[in-house]
Amino acid sequence: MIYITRKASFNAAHKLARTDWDDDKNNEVYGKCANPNWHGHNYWLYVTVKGEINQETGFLVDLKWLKDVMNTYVVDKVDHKNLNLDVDFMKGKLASTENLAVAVWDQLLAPIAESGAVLHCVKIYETENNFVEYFG
Ligand SMILES: Nc1nc2c(c(=O)[nH]1)N=C([C@H](O)[C@H](O)COP(=O)(O)OP(=O)(O)OP(=O)(O)O)CN2
Repeated sequence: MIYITRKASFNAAHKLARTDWDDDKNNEVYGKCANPNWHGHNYWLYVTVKGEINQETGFLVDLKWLKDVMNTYVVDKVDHKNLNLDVDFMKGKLASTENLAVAVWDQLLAPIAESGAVLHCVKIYETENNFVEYFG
C-alpha cells in the first residue's frame, strides 16, 4: 500500500453564522468569524490517495490526473468564491473547515474511486495555524 498526495490552493470568503441565530448569538459563538460582511482565507487543500503501484507505469495514480480531478470537482468551484453563497456543495452547511473537509471528501470520493485508487485523506488548512483532516 502506498500513499500519494497532491496540494492545491484557493482563496475564498465566508462567515461562520447560523441563519437560525441572531447576530448576538452568532457573535457570542463565532466571534470575529461571524462578521456579517464576510472575511477571507487563503486555503490549502491536500488530497491523499492510497493503493498499489502499477508495475507497468510505476504510478499509483498520475499526479496530473489527480490535479485535474481536484480542480474540476473542488478548486474551480471554490476559488475566488463565497463559500456561503456561491458553492453548490456547501449550500445549507455552516462554512467551517470541518464541514468544508467533509464536503470536499464527498465531491472527490466517486471520481477518485473510478481510477481504481482509494481516497485516504482530505486535509484543509484554513490558516497557517488551523487545519482539519478527514478520513471518511
Ligand atoms: N473548529 C473550528 N474553529 C474555528 C474555525 C473552524 O473552521 N473550525 N474557523 C475559525 C475562523 O474562520 C478562522 O479560521 C480563525 O481565524 P484566525 O483566528 O485569524 O486564525 P489563526 O488561529 O490562524 O490566527 P491567530 O492569529 O493565531 O489567532 C475560527 N474557529
